[in-house]
Amino acid sequence: MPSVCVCCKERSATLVRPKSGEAYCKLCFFDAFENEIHETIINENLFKPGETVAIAASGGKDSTVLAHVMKLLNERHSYGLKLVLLSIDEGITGYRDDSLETVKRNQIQYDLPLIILTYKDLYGWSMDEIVKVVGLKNNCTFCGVFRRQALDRGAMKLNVNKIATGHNADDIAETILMNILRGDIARLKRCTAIITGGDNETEIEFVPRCKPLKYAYEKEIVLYAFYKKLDYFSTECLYSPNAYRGNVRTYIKDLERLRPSAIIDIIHSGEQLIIKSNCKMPTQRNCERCNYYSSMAVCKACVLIEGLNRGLPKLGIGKTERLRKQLKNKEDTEKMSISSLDDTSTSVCCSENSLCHCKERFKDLTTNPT
Ligand SMILES: Nc1ncnc2c1ncn2[C@@H]1O[C@H](COP(=O)(O)OP(=O)(O)OP(=O)(O)O)[C@@H](O)[C@H]1O
Repeated sequence: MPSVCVCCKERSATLVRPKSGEAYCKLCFFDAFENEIHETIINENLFKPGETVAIAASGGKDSTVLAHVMKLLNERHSYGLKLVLLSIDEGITGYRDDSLETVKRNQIQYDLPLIILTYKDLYGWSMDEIVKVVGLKNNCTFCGVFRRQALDRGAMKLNVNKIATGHNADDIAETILMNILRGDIARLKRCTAIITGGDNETEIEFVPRCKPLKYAYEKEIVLYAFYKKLDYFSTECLYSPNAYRGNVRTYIKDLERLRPSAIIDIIHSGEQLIIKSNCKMPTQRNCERCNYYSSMAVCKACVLIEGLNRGLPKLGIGKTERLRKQLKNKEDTEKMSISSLDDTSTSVCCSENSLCHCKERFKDLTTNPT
């Protein structure tokens, strides 16, 4: 490494930027990293003055860096934003309970309000309980679907205009490749967007979400957190070792070793993809049970909860046709009559089970606060 920073040409270089391979001193790296996020925010028009923004805070490195940088840039550039922290407690003992302790410290360090919602309160099930019945395979489906809705729910409770998440360039490159590998055209179309959600018939979240770290490399986020001595939690989720994403992540890391620009190249390619106009896309409507956005009569979260409450934990994982058959068999054995999942007429809600909160969950979602 050259002994002098390529940027200020005065101070000693302390690190090599993974993005450019150039030697920087700490201070110039901080400036460059923060300025790039500021440019993303301005160029992509992520926020408007006066907006309240919920930073989705998990206590991990990405959202901790996001909270730190958002607070700093909001003051430095007078964005005029009101920032709050929003955390979801999935109920994973030995993981989320510890990471939420970090968020609670961050709340004090950054002097920001914090709200924590739990899966147990929202859905009647914690991830610890879900994994007991579902096992380690497939449990990420529950967690991902529930978190998407939980963040929306929290954002509405806080009456915020936008949610900012800590998704970084590596996360987005992984998602693009995963959607290609799964042939999921609908998700492929929207996964490169820096702002998603809001009042649009193709969107699947009520409150708009944005990703200010979209172009920040994970390695640079780690360097920034390390040299800034930020307080973050760095353990991997105990329940995700079997997740498909892990394989894609390893593949991209291998690619990156051969070609350092692989991550940004995948993002740029994803951004340029144009989906054929005759390609069939799901249209969004409101779940007839909880009122959340859904491409079917009943949203995925309600189907998953119904499966859990009915002792059919695999319901909602896999193809719709298989689910209908599973449910039908279960109905026959229970001699109960319930409507099929796609039936928009009457349906028996899983709220008959005392644990289910589905009727309650989104009854307040009829008006969008944004
Ligand atoms: N339990 C949670 N509560 C609030 N926000 C969350 C939670 N889990 C994830 N998020 C949000 O979604 C983003 C991406 O989540 P992901 O699970 O990919 O974690 P990650 O890449 O390890 O990020 P982090 O380092 O912030 O944990 C996070 O940066 C955060 O903004």
